[in-house]
Amino acid sequence: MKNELMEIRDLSTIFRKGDNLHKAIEGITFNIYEGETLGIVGESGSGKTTLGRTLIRLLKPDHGKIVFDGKDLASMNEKQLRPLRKDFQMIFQNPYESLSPRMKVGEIIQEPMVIQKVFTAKERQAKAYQMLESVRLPKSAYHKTIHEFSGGQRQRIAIARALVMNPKLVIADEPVSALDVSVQAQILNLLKELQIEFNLTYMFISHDLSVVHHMSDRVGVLNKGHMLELAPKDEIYQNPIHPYTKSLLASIPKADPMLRGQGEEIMVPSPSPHPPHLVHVGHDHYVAADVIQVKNFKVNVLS
Ligand SMILES: Nc1ncnc2c1ncn2[C@@H]1O[C@H](COP(=O)(O)OP(=O)(O)OP(=O)(O)O)[C@@H](O)[C@H]1O
Repeated sequence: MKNELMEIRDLSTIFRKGDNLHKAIEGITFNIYEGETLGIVGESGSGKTTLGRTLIRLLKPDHGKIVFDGKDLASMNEKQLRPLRKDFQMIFQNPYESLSPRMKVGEIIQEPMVIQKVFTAKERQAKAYQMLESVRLPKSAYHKTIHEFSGGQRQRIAIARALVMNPKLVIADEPVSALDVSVQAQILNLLKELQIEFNLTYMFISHDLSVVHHMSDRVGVLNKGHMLELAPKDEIYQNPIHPYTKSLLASIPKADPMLRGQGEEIMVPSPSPHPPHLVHVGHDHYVAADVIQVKNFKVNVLS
């Protein structure tokens, strides 16, 4: 029996530039289950980062609900959100940019506890050392600054900082894209080990379908701000239904035979002007309704 961690309903986030409105995500509905890794794939600009940032209220949505622990995060103000902030963390693509070059690693890891005003100085120090151990860095890292570390080590520091408050949901936004291929697997495997150790739920955002395959239990496909398909990993990779998902899979380099698509040219329908409803087609597999109508599936609308 899967427990829901978060229910997302009809979520939209719009950016405004002068008179121009840009719907970065629109009409998105899905659940996140405790302990899972939900992969989110899509091309650059499809809204992956906006979705992640909106879920943990780094952005305020223009419409919809984000239900967490019985409360709707979407309608909360900053003061109401403050006590919940510890439950959400984000790991960013670029550890070079996300960590302060002036602070010692020990201070970087302690910062979330300082912001939340929890624990004594001694307890915070002990927790920082514990986190260094959890991310497999030596104790000596504590007094160094980040310029003394490689990209992979810096991402370990960023992970230590993200996990020190025992968050419930971690948004990992392209966490290995900026790293050498040789260290990507180490960081991915570390994230997997920490997920068990810290009882974490991940939303794992990536444009790299092989990486998402390695990490995820379920995968959601975003295109132009709409969720077009959502299903368990094997369903998405072996039985994709939406033409857009098929085209994404077909673009995986042939060197990876496990994942490669059929290589055929697939016509992707132009996106409908309205956000598509996801409909259930069996096996926990949801697809945008505009495609399903063509295929004559017996459908149940996800609501
Ligand atoms: N702060 C912002 N102000 C205005 N437009 C924005 C802002 N952030 C994102 N956008 C626009 O919203 C759309 C979705 O961007 P987003 O970064 O969420 O996509 P993405 O799928 O994460 O892309 P990438 O893989 O390149 O990071 C893009 O068209 C982007 O230009």
